[in-house]
Amino acid sequence: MSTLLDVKNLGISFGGLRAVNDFDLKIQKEELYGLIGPNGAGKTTVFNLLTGVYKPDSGKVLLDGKDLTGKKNIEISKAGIARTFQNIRLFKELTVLDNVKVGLHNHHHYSTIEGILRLPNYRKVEKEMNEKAMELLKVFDLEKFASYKAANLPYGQQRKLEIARALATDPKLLLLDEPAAGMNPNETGELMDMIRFVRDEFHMTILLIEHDMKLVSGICEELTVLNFGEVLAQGKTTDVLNDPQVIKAYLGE
Ligand SMILES: Nc1ncnc2c1ncn2[C@@H]1O[C@H](COP(=O)(O)OP(=O)(O)OP(=O)(O)O)[C@@H](O)[C@H]1O
Repeated sequence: MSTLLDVKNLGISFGGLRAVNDFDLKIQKEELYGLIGPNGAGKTTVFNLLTGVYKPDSGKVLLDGKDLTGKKNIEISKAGIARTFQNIRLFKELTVLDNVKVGLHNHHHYSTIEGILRLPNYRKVEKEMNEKAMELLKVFDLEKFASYKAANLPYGQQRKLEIARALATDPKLLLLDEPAAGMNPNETGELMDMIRFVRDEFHMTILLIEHDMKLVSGICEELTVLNFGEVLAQGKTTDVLNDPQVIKAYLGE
């Protein structure tokens, strides 16, 4: 096993509030890792720090040994971190297929002139992108909805589409922010199978924020618990979930 994500001493304050403090995290390649904790503990802020939405005021973020600390969102995306959001952020007026193609644009290029004039390189790249996007949709059982407007998909399918779009950027690390939010138990069960499938088939490393403890205990191999912006516990899932401090601060709520 080798380390993919290495975060040391990460921190940020908003005015007088220390939202994340002295945060350390190591994730191995192809690991399924969970970040849990009470509301307002700082979990989404950690994602925002890892993806360049916020600049940390202390600490370091290394991805595969590359220093991404303080880099812009677009540079971090190119370096290989992709994410989904707590509140789904799809291009609702675009088709399901086009939503995935937006993700693919990170890697496929044609010039503006080639695009406007529909030159051969544009047509070749478009064809490749359509094929790749359809392959990704198949993985998520969404190919039959390819021509639907994203807004017309049921909620659970929209969440899947967000994951497909994030994967289209060909990331090394996939961050999922509450992927099971708003799902019923059946949908959550399917989602768990799908996350495992993505890890196994794409050899993906996944860090997820989740409140659904069935999902967390069912698929995460390691956990970090945040509380008031600080790491309360870290380690193997069963050890962390049996830690009396974690039960008191979070699970016993
Ligand atoms: N841009 C910001 N400006 C000011 N305060 C912020 C900002 N972003 C986050 N915070 C504060 O930082 C703290 C951590 O918020 P964060 O959203 O990271 O928590 P969370 O653990 O993701 O919570 P939840 O489980 O409810 O999503 C909260 O007190 C929040 O109000």
